[in-house]
Amino acid sequence: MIGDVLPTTPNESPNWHRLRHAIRSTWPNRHGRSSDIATLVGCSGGADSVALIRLLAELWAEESNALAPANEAAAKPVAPLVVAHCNHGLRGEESNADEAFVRQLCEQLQLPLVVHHVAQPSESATTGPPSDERTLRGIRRDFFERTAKQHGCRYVAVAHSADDQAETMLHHFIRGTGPLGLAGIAEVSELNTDIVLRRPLLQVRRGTLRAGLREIGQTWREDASNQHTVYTRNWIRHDVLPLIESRYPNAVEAIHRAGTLQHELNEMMRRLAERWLEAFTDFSDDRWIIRTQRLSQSTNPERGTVDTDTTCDWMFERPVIVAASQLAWDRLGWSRGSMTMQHWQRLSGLINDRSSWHTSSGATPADKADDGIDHGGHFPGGICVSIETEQLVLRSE
Ligand SMILES: Nc1ncnc2c1ncn2[C@@H]1O[C@H](COP(=O)(O)OP(=O)(O)OP(=O)(O)O)[C@@H](O)[C@H]1O
Repeated sequence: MIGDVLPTTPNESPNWHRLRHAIRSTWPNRHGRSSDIATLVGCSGGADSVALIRLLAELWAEESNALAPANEAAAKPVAPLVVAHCNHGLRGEESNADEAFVRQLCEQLQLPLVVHHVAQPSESATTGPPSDERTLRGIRRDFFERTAKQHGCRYVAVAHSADDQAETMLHHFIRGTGPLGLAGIAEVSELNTDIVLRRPLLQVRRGTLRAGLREIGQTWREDASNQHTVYTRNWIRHDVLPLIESRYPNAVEAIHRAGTLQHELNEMMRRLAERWLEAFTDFSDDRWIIRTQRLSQSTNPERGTVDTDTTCDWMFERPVIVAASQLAWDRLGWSRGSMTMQHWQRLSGLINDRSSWHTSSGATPADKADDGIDHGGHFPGGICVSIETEQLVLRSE
């Protein structure tokens, strides 16, 4: 049973009511019910995730109340709504106070809470606890995945907002990124094959979340380190975006729209890349084999172009080959971390190099990058390319 939440009217709390509407329209609704899929919600104690657990708790409470009186025997009870808090222990007492805050909120809402204390290094350790954002996110992700599995949760919900989306996309943009990075954060993605990660507040502005919380008298925790503009992400949040918005007031929405369109293009590219893999390649143990004979059969030797009777010329376009290579890397569990766009493009050039398709077995492809150096078919992460009879073979060294 979920704790009572104070009812308010739209006049008293217009922002909160807008948020309730937003969550109802984005959260999946099957046969008129949203609360029948067990869900884990990540809550740091910050405004966005406090708003998310309050909103989901209200949704669950409403549906639970609506079901109870009519036909108790037939009514299917609401599924568990579980809160997860990760105490990274990076800010000493502040971190413990965040945990205590989330604990108290969960008690008030009568929601079960699972807390993970990240192991701190021993006194003799020479390095401190991991503190870079990427590592912390990885720790939370593993914790969410584990806990969702333990509690039979099919969904994990986190509270990224439209502002997070715009900040992330701008960050990717200025740091350098490919099509995936330009799409920003996905509203729905897979945490693993059984668990779906949802971000139901991705269309909502951070200001609206805070205004809504103030209207219902709900407090939250402020992380003081979010104010330090020495970190690029905070600098974008506090200096860059406000400056952009002073001239383009709808910039956040516009960036969001661009991300959605890019996401659609990426989906299309993924489907083409899968077809490419299926048509021309095989996987064997830890090797990726590109059947150059099949590639060559798909071209018309007289014209030196793709034979559109048997295939389509999109199959030889660089973005398709790059996307297919990235999928192949994922399938083989090879790290994409050090592969830059230049590396992917160089690989695509090697695959598309018709002169190598008929070279005798055992050769190493001539592989000149923009730097003019022959890299001998070597790629970061110890991946190398060799030519064998009518095939290019990539393997981990
Ligand atoms: N320590 C944590 N424990 C549990 N969930 C977390 C934690 N940190 C972040 N999350 C989840 O991941 C989402 C995005 O992380 P981010 O670092 O942007 O959050 P945040 O800055 O702490 O903001 P907020 O809690 O206000 O959403 C959060 O909204 C929350 O749902």
